[in-house]
Amino acid sequence: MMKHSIAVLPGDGIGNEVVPAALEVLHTLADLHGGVKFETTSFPWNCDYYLEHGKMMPDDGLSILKDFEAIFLGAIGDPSKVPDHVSLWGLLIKIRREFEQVINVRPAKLMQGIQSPLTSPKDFDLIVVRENSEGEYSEIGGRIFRGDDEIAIQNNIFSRRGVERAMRYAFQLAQKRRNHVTSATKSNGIVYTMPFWDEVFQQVKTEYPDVQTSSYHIDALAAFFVQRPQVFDVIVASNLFGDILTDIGAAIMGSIGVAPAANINLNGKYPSMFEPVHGSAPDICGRGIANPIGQIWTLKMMLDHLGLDELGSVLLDAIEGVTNDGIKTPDVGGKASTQEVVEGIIARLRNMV
Ligand SMILES: NC(=O)c1ccc[n+]([C@@H]2O[C@H](COP(=O)([O-])OP(=O)(O)OC[C@H]3O[C@@H](n4cnc5c(N)ncnc54)[C@H](O)[C@@H]3O)[C@@H](O)[C@H]2O)c1
Ligand SMILES: O=C(O)C[C@@H](O)C(=O)O
Ligand SMILES: [K+]
Ligand SMILES: [Mn+2]
Repeated sequence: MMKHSIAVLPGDGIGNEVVPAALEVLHTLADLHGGVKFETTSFPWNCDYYLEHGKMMPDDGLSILKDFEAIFLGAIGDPSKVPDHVSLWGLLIKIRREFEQVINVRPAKLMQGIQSPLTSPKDFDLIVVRENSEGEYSEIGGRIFRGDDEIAIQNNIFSRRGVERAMRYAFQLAQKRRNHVTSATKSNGIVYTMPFWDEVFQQVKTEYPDVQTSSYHIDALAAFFVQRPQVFDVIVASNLFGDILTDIGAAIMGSIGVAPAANINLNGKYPSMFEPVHGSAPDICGRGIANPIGQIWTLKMMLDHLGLDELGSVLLDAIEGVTNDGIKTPDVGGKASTQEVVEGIIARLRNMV
């Protein structure tokens, strides 16, 4: 019996609805498979924990998480309780940074049975590789004065090591797919970091002569995601550009509620973390209608990462079977509850595995 130890962080808001939903699917998969077991341990670290303890996780939180094979997270943030920058940097971004999860992989594709808001969507299937450790997300800067004279400064950090790493990951991913990498730049307006980004892209691409490349300014690229997403294979983007592009990727799929993501540690020193693109959705929390597909597709990415690709593929087929059958939550035009979608997926899996 293969055992996998998974730390579970449901987090805030609908994280507490979609994570338990996905765990039901995970344990069903294990039962059906027979040769694999997932030992899941849940930690209640979120904004309520902050209100009680003055921090998002205990001081030894990271050393507790370090020993797990993977982390499965829902969403962090409840601005009615804790300012977003405090909650995100106190847990989500802290884990991404400290565990050197330097790459954020975010696929988007036209899903069977889900209506895209695009009027005539072609069959797009793309992956954004988001640099996940530096860029526009830096702690370098500060604020001085108050009132009319107030000044806020935040520096962008682009290291050769970080940029090359993200680009090489993108090229290697493209080699397993359709051999095309698009770089998201903005070197017309951002005069130091983005010309540097472009230079590194030109250098790295020489290492992968079999891979075709293109490069667009992020504003044009955002528009192309809407106009012709089908032309893209792998897109490599800085932390902020990747963040924004992946909400567009989610939107053209039909809902941010279906978009998955993986924060990947490449050096094997720490666990990787799997969490959907969406946040805690305070506007729909507590109603049992959150779309669990983003979290369950994220589970597929975790299974792939653990070497259980076969289970991962079956799971994605089951998800699309259910959307095809019209068992869908309201965000994608259906009437089903979170639980009904989960039951639909589980019923399909029972016929498939
Ligand atoms: N990685 C993360 O943990 C993460 C990601 C994004 C936002 N956040 C945090 O979440 C909170 C809310 O942020 P936001 O409103 O900007 O983004 P959000 O993703 O939580 O919600 C945006 C919109 O999408 C809808 N939505 C999101 N997930 C859905 C799902 N599974 N099913 C159906 N509808 C869904 C919401 O109802 C809302 O209308 C903030 O505190 C923010 O900082 C956290
Ligand atoms: O990285 C962020 O800014 C948090 C959230 O928006 C995300 O996409 O994970
Ligand atoms: K999330
Ligand atoms: Mn985001």
